[in-house]
Amino acid sequence: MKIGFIGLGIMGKPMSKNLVKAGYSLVVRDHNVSNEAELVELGAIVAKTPKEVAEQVDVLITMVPNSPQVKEVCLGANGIIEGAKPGLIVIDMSSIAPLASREVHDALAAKGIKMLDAPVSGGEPKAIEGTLSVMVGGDKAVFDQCYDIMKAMAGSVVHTGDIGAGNVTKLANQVIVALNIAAMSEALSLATKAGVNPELVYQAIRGGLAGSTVLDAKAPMVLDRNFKPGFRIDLHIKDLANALDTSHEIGAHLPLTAAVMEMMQTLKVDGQGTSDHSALACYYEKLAKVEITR
Ligand SMILES: NC(=O)c1ccc[n+]([C@@H]2O[C@H](COP(=O)([O-])OP(=O)(O)OC[C@H]3O[C@@H](n4cnc5c(N)ncnc54)[C@H](O)[C@@H]3O)[C@@H](O)[C@H]2O)c1
Ligand SMILES: O=C(O)[C@H](O)CO
Repeated sequence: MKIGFIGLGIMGKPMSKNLVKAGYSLVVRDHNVSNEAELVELGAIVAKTPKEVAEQVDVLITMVPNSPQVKEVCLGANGIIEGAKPGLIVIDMSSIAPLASREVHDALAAKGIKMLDAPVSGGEPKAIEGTLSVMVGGDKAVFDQCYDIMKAMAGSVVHTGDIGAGNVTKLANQVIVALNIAAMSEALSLATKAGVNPELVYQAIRGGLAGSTVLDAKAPMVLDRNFKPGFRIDLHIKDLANALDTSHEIGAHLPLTAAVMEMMQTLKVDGQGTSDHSALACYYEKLAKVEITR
């Protein structure tokens, strides 16, 4: 089966490599053509536009930053909608606004193209290992048809509801991750300011109730002063903005998310938008005048 893959960035590149490893033939495309080279070495064909990708494949995965890019790739000039063969399935694995997923789904459906929204969690390390968590919205029969493709990149693939439910699930994930990083930063700045070694605090608590996947992934990055992304603050701001917009649309309340959003915005203004989201610790360090390090 031929699969298209559009968006070969930090996540898309290792995800598409895992599809090649699983035996699928790929047609790829990225705005930044230098991102295509490693896939070409593995035998992938390059197409010049999303339309050209769609003309050649049965299933097409998109992994781009946000809703405007998904709309452009799917519905824009030379977009997927212009090149799709009958029966094409689009799996959008980007993290975007649930409302945008529904809009793109409906526009594609009007042309007979099926779509799932299937964002992921686990970051670059799990994308490389092929152990991502995939959260999927859309028609259950289409989900069943695409399960093996998504499983080739993932440890778990869970259908959470109709179209848009994948991205609602991802917004919930992003709220939990952001608040966990803030809690970790707040706690480690307290310990450091109190004169207790934050590395020892981390080692002491990681096996207790405060332990978490986020703590184990992000505390070592802070302690090593390694803020190379991973997942950029800019992209997490995008997700929290989508969460806050969605909460306003439906009448949910996200006061803690709003507070962490404000902290991330402050870091972006300070020039740290392209740092890993673990750099949220720097917000606390600046206020407490400490450095959380080994
Ligand atoms: N980095 C992570 O840890 C992580 C984890 C889970 C989910 N995500 C989500 O996955 C998505 C991708 O994230 P990423 O970290 O790989 O970002 P990235 O910026 O590294 O990659 C995005 C890629 O999309 C390409 N692109 C953008 N617009 C395009 C277009 N119109 N046509 C073709 N290519 C286009 C860019 O050139 C880039 O290579 C985002 O929605 C992000 O929120 C990221
Ligand atoms: O869950 C994740 O992988 C990170 O929060 C980035 O989306």
